[in-house]
Amino acid sequence: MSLTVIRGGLVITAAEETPADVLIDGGRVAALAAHGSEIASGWSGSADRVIDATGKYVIPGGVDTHTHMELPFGGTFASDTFETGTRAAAWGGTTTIVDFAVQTAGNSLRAGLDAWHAKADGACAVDYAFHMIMSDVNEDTLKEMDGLVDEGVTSFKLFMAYPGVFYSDDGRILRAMQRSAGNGGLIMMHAENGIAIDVLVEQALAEGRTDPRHHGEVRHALLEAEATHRAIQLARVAGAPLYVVHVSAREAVAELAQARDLGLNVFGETCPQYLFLSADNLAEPGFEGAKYVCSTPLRPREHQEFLWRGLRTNDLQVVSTDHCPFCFTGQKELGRGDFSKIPNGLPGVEDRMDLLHQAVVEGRISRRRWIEIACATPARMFGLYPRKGTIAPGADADIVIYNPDAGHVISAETHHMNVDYSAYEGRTVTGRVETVLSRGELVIDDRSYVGRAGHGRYTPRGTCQYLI
Ligand SMILES: NC(=O)NCCC(=O)O
Ligand SMILES: [Zn+2]
Ligand SMILES: [Zn+2]
Repeated sequence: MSLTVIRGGLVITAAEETPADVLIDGGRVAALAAHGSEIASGWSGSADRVIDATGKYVIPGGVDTHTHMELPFGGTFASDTFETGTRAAAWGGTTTIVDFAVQTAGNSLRAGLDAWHAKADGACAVDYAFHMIMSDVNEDTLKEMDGLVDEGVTSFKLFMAYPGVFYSDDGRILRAMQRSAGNGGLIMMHAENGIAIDVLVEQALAEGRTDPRHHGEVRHALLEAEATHRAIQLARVAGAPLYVVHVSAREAVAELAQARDLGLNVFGETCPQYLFLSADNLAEPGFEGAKYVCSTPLRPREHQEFLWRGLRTNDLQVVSTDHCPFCFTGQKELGRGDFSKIPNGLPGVEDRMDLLHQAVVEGRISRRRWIEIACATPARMFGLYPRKGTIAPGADADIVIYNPDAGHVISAETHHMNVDYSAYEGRTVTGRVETVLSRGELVIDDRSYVGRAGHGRYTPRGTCQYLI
């Protein structure tokens, strides 16, 4: 087994900031010791590799618990494969993704999961796991949930949106929640009232309101709040925990805060796009707004402050990307003249750690909170902790050397995601990933990619470790 020492950096976890050297033995963190201590000095002499992190942060690899590589949607597929998407994740300091395997109506959960394993197997640069999207809750799939939890697929996404595609009605949602209350699974909810939204879509199109900005208008904030409220009440009735994905509306944050004030196991995730972008982007001239079409939609700018506050008060616990890229040319363009045909989703797996560090630079969150919402809590929420999400003896040596002073400009010209635009084009951020290790192996070495497809391993998960 080879020994690596990361020397001279500031180790930041969700719990503490420690000037320490880190010893890696094979794929795991073996020990931490103070800079210059006798123990640490001894390591450098016997190590196979010494990485100098003086003046840098040494942080756990990011854990992005919401990605959609190769997702079929709107007559096309998300443009990142597991190979390109996990490579881009590594470039951005993320060393674990949890992607959504999709059950298609009429087929089993198993068939969906097998299909996702086939896409990812041998392709990934960093470790990966799966949630399961349930499109068809029935007696058979309810039974299948138990087996999936046992084998490490411990979370199930249901949709109150997209009637005719992924949508589940309240009865099906209640039944899946009841099942998860018994088997330890966590229900993840896409909370938007899709039935009402479809009425508004139809009306908008009939009135000739076909531009991308109308996507945001018909997906009204109150219809996100209503669905969030309903999901919470259904989860209470079922006695099940609930995780609401991609929260964007201030009114939805208020629903989550109210539930948490009652002491309920209700959790919320938001995404960088809702923190840094707004409905103004959807209204960009011509068809440019299509680049920003996702659901839940980007909201008017004033919602952002409520999301940041939710992250500070822990009414929102996780920032994931909902990485679901579609190229502008040939994919987003499918919705010219009809916003409802624009494939929903934004790229971002490479940008999340930097954008959240920018929030640290701007004083919105602390350094430890950055690591908590991007690494530790996602790992805890989805049963990966402490193997992932922290730097501690026994943890996987998924480690990022982060230069907090190196500024760079986010651009499609330089990013590594397989998509022809950046949602953050031209934005300057302070901070940059320099070196990335995944289970002790270099993936990014001083801004050079040295990883390989197939290094990333499938990682079965335990159940939620964040319950009150
Ligand atoms: N979010 C989005 O617009 N696309 C991905 C699918 C989903 O998460 O609902
Ligand atoms: Zn969703
Ligand atoms: Zn998603």
